[in-house]
Amino acid sequence: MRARIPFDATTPKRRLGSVLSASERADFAIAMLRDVLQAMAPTELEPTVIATEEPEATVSAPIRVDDRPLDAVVEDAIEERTPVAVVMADLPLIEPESLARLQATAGDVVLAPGRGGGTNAMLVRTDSFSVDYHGASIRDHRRIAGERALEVGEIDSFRLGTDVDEPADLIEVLLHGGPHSVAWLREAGFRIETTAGRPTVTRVPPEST
Ligand SMILES: Nc1nc2c(ncn2[C@@H]2O[C@H](COP(=O)(O)OP(=O)(O)OP(=O)(O)O)[C@@H](O)[C@H]2O)c(=O)[nH]1
Ligand SMILES: C[C@H](OP(=O)(O)O)C(=O)O
Repeated sequence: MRARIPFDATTPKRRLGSVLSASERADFAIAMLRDVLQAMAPTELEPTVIATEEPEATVSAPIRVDDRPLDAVVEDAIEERTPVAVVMADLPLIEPESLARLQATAGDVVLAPGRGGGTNAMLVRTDSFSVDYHGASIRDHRRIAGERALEVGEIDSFRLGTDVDEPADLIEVLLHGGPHSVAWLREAGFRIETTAGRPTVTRVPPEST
């Protein structure tokens, strides 16, 4: 089954701007993408990355450059042929089993909600579905499917539901993430701090790592 992985290669992960420079965000976004592709490798999903521009780094999947907005590129994927899986590139916790659940769940449309209201992954089995990302998109996708009398499946998954948008998400990566993302964060000096109360993430200067 085809899988499309939308990837903002132009201004990735702006919401991490308080802890990462622009070049670091680009590198970290690639590391997360590599974890998504590594999780996909043992499955029957066949990924193509739909990138806003050619990434500087290489990844283990074909890249199609399309600088149109997210909705347009995903609509194209649906119109091109169904079934199609759409998996976001900022899900470094996913494992092959998470993707197997996506494929094994019944429904004309299977949605994997993200924390904060996004739609981190979906499996679309009918071209009568359309998408409306950003701004609590899970609510919009449920509405669109309902309006078109489509059967909706949903996946309650910590690993599919954890997308990395904000600095507070980095602890989940350090604790549960894939090898590329964890290695990148640790190499950049990020550590888990457990001295007081709830664990947090700190960044130690390079000379002390
Ligand atoms: N091809 C494509 N992918 C996109 C676009 N916008 C976001 N994405 C990807 O969709 C996924 C979820 O989007 P966001 O969480 O908003 O990612 P982002 O835009 O890098 O993050 P912010 O800059 O913080 O909004 C990420 O993997 C992005 O790389 C787009 O316009 N085109
Ligand atoms: C693309 C968008 O990601 P978020 O901005 O919610 O992380 C969404 O899932 O609708």
